[in-house]
Amino acid sequence: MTKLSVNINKIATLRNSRGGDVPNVVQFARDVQKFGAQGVTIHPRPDERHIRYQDVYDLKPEVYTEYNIEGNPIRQFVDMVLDVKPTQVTLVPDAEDAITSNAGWDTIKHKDFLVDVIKEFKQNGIRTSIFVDPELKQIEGAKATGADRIELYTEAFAHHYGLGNEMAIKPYTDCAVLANVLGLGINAGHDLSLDNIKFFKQHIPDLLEVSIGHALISESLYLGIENVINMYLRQLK
Ligand SMILES: CC(=O)[C@@H](O)[C@H](O)COP(=O)(O)O
Ligand SMILES: NCC(=O)COP(=O)(O)O
Repeated sequence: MTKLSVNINKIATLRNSRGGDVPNVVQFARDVQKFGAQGVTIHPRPDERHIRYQDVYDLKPEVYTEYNIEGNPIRQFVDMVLDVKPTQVTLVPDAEDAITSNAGWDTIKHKDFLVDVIKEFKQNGIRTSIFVDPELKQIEGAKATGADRIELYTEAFAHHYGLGNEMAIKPYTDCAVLANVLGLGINAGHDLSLDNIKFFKQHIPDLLEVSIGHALISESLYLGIENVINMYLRQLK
């Protein structure tokens, strides 16, 4: 079975745009779990433009499914994750000014750093995952860091599959086969959506978890707008 972890960054973006507490991030996390999501993902960034460090603590007692915290393991992030102790930490090498995550780790070049930081998390009972591009050498490199899982960076698949190129799945399938041989668990995320998730799942053996945010929240708006308009119209009669 593949678990669905809902990334709630976008809910925090919306909240922050008005300065109040609507929508409420913690309530949203409670609701997605009530509706069946098997995990909650957040990706606090150093500028706190969406998820704030305080949200990470506020969510902890409310997430009874898998709590996945993603981010670049700068010291402030590492200390917070060690303090909160989520189910899983996903290490993402994003630059401070990146609009969103745009590359996986070079697991060979950064091996020593990753080995140290992963050891620290694992000693504290936190499952570790490394965000990687779908390249065989990066999967082998990920194994050498001691990580429990990889998260396949699916932006390229989503883009090319959206243009009609089904072969865009091939490097992901090849990496998944290798990861399974090496004993690495497989997660995936970035730009997955209702349009591509079924095809992706069918071609990735033993896909453990997908984290989905941007498309899922957008789809919720599209699919929910008719209901809400009608609720307003009823009240305005
Ligand atoms: C790691 C990843 O793939 C990203 O999707 C990320 O978690 C989303 O972050 P933003 O919401 O800041 O774009
Ligand atoms: N790890 C990927 C994630 O959490 C969500 O990415 P996206 O669906 O917002 O692109």
